[in-house]
Order: sequence, then C-alpha cells, then structure tokens
Amino acid sequence: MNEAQDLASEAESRVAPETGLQPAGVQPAGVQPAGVQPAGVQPAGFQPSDSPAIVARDLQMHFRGCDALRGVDLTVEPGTVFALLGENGAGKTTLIRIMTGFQKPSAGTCEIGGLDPVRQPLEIRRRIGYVSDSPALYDWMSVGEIGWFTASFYPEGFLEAYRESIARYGIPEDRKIRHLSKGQRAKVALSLALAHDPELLILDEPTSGLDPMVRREFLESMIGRAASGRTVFLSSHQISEVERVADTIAILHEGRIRTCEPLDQLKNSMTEVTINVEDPLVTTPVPPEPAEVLHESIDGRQRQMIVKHFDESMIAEMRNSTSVTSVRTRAMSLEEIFIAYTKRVPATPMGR
Ligand SMILES: Nc1ncnc2c1ncn2[C@@H]1O[C@H](COP(=O)(O)OP(=O)(O)OP(=O)(O)O)[C@@H](O)[C@H]1O
Repeated sequence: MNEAQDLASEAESRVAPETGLQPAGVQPAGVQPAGVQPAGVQPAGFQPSDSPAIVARDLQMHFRGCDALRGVDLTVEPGTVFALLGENGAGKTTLIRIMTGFQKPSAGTCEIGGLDPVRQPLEIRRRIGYVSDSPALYDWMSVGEIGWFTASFYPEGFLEAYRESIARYGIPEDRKIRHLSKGQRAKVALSLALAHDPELLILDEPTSGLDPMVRREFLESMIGRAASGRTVFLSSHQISEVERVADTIAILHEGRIRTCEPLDQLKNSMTEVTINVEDPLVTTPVPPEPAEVLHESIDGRQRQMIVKHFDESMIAEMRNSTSVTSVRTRAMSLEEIFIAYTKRVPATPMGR
C-alpha cells in the first residue's frame, strides 16, 4: 500500500479531529482537490443574530459518586466574549461537553444557536468551532494532511484559511503532528477550529501551552470576533487574561453558577471593606441591604469583608457602630472576586 492509500484507509474509519464529525467520503491527500465541498455541506454566509448563542436551563450531570453539574442556568448573548471561570473540578469541561453534544446531561436542556446538542450534535459541531483542553489530533498525520482531512467536513475556503493560519504561526506543513511541541499542537487545534469562521467558538483553556506573545494576540483577536457579531465562549484559569477580553463572566463553583454578569458590573458591585474596632471581642457591624457579605475574616481588631452591592453611603452608618474606629473600602480585581466566590465562608451572624 502506498502512503496515500494508507492515509485513506486510516481516515475512512475516523472522524474529524476535535469536532467528531463523520466524513461524507474520504480521499487520500493529493486525490481530492483542495477546497472540494463534501455532499450536504453548503458554504454558510455569516448572519449576525439577536437570539442567544447559548441557553442552558437547569443542566444537571450526575456521574457515579459525583454531581458535576447541579442545575446550571446560563444565557450567552451573541457577539460577546463570555468567560466561564471555575477552579479544578468545578464542572467546566462537563458543561462544554454537554453543549457540544459529547455528553448527554442527566437532566435539564441546552440550546446552541437554537439547536439541541442531544438531538442535533453533528449539526452543532459543524456550525461551531471547538478546542478542548487536550486537543485530540491524529498524531500520524502531518500538519498539512490534518488540514486537508478536516477541510472535507466543511465548506469551501476552509483549507485556505487553515493554511494561512498555520503559515502565520510558522509551523511547517510537512511536520508530523506527533513531532509538534505542546504550543504548536495548540496552534494547529486553534487553526482547525477557526478555519470555517464559526459563529460560535468554544474554547476550553485555549491559551494553555501558548507563549505570552501568541496568547495575547490570540485573545485580542477574540475581541475582534465578538465585534463582528460572532460569539466566543471560553473556559479558563487565566483570570488576568480573561479580564482583558471578556464582556461577561460566569463563575462556576461545585457545579453551580455563583454569578453571571457583565465584567464591569461584576467589578463595580464588589468591594473589600476593612473595619477597625477598639474592642476585639465586639461583633462586626453588617452593612445594610442590599449589601451582601460574601466573605469575612477577623484578625484581632481588624475585620475584612468582601461585600456585594456595597454603597459608599453605608460607610457613615458603619462608623457609628459600637467600637468602630475606621472603615476603609477598596475596589477588587477579578481574581480577588473569583476567590471570594469560590472560597465562600458565610459572615458571622450579627445582632445590630
Ligand atoms: N466521566 C466521569 N465520571 C465520573 N466523574 C466525572 C466524569 N467526568 C467528570 N467527572 C467529575 O466531574 C467533576 C467536574 O469535572 P470537570 O472535568 O467538568 O471539571 P473542570 O471544571 O473542567 O476541571 P479542570 O479545570 O480541572 O479541568 C470532577 O469532580 C470530575 O472528577
């Protein structure tokens, strides 16, 4: 068997990397002309939409001995960069696997661009771009071959866009996937996910493995995608990076969404309040409603609270409380807000 026949027979039993799509018919490299359009796939002109890109309602995922998702409600508006933050094991990948049709939820529903991932998984994967946290690429293919192979699942123009992206990243097309560095693999996976210019891009830890310069450029390009009406959903641990690009932030903790709101609104609504008291035994004054204390720590005469919806007008009232000598406030970074939500310790009940 020559190399081209070999490639064809291997590929016939396979699906598109990352997407899980099944080919209509697979030809060896060199047989199928670049950009050929497989049956049933039409080039899709992108039309910005007003309908939500993603809607999740009460999504639950119960594995044996583990409730990964405990009722997730989420709406992702089109034309935004939406960031899902959560610590290890929070349920981010599980949620993404349900959205992309790789996992059937135990309960609840989900719509991706109006499609149901349980009933229409292939249609969804054709419409979206998806890069998982550990991209599944065929190691035995070269960088060029994997582009050619994946192009057969998508409309015309895919291969050209893929090759341009690979050239921009400076990766040789004849290099085998198994010989790529971690960062180069990530770049190939991103190039494959973006080459059909998807209306929704779902990225699980997209920048892991990329060097700082490429990371920055890539994330900034996501702002451009959103500005053109496309939607980017990304899950990340890199909070400072997310802060630069995201419009909306959702914090997932132990399978539940703790907060989901525009980044500016989230940052403006959170305040660190530091109170000094004369008597270390006195209870800390609680700010009045609508303020909500997410976290409180006590260190002798100093009390620190993380408060949502704190208003500067509450300072005077707190200063008048028994034993209080000073009240100071400080705006918080997204990282501090994330920690406050995920290390939630209820405030000590206070009698006022
Ligand atoms: N197939 C499975 N069977 C049993 N438990 C699972 C399965 N898949 C995920 N889990 C559990 O579900 C929880 C959520 O996992 P998930 O991979 O969604 O977390 P994550 O937020 O993506 O974490 P990380 O940031 O570490 O990748 C974890 O406790 C994990 O062990």
